[in-house]
Amino acid sequence: MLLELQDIQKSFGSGAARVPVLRGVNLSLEAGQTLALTGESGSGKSTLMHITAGLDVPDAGAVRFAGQDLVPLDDRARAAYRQTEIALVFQQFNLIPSLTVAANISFQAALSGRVDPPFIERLTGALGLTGQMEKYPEVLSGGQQQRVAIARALAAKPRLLLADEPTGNLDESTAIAVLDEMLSLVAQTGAALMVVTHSPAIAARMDRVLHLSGGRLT
Ligand SMILES: Nc1ncnc2c1ncn2[C@@H]1O[C@H](COP(=O)(O)OP(=O)(O)OP(=O)(O)O)[C@@H](O)[C@H]1O
Repeated sequence: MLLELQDIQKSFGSGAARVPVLRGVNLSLEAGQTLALTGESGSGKSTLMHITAGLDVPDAGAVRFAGQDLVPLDDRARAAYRQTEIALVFQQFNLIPSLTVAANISFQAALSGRVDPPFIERLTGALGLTGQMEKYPEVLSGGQQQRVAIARALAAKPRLLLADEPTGNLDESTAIAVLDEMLSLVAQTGAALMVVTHSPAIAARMDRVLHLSGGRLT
């Protein structure tokens, strides 16, 4: 199993202001599998993604990646896991403003140690970015920046891709087209994909759909 979340619990705040968000979440994902995570606003989807990415730690429970529990690791070891094993596409694209599109994309691949120029050329072509490679992020539209963020994540050839509303800035038909490209590229690299979405059309394209409600997955 690539990813196993076991009885994940997470609350924010303390005392009377304590808000339990995750109340025993269990989830497993195999290499190459795709999963949609749905749930109302505030149900804890981003919290669960952050815990899976090692950006946050649960109060209790285990996050096993390829058999190793990330929870007891120190920050440096968790950062190394993020760099080499997973890639993130979040709602804020976090592109580096001082680097061109090409450099933003290859920088991430270099961090993961998996630079593959022909693959980068193929995926930027598939995502319609060929003419944008020497531009800086600030001159791109929101939709173009979103596609750069997707290309950058895939260029690192992660074993797990975590995407939080990855096509939220695109209109429905462009969103489906970009998503289909993303799914095809994910399949080519054998990565697993976990995607947070409010869109039933996007959720329907994944192998599995799980719903987060009341702090648990159903
Ligand atoms: N760092 C934090 N400190 C305090 N409360 C937090 C923190 N992060 C999240 N929360 C609370 O946890 C709950 C779940 O938030 P989360 O962002 O995970 O939900 P979500 O399902 O991703 O929502 P959305 O669909 O609106 O993005 C919310 O009540 C939120 O206010």
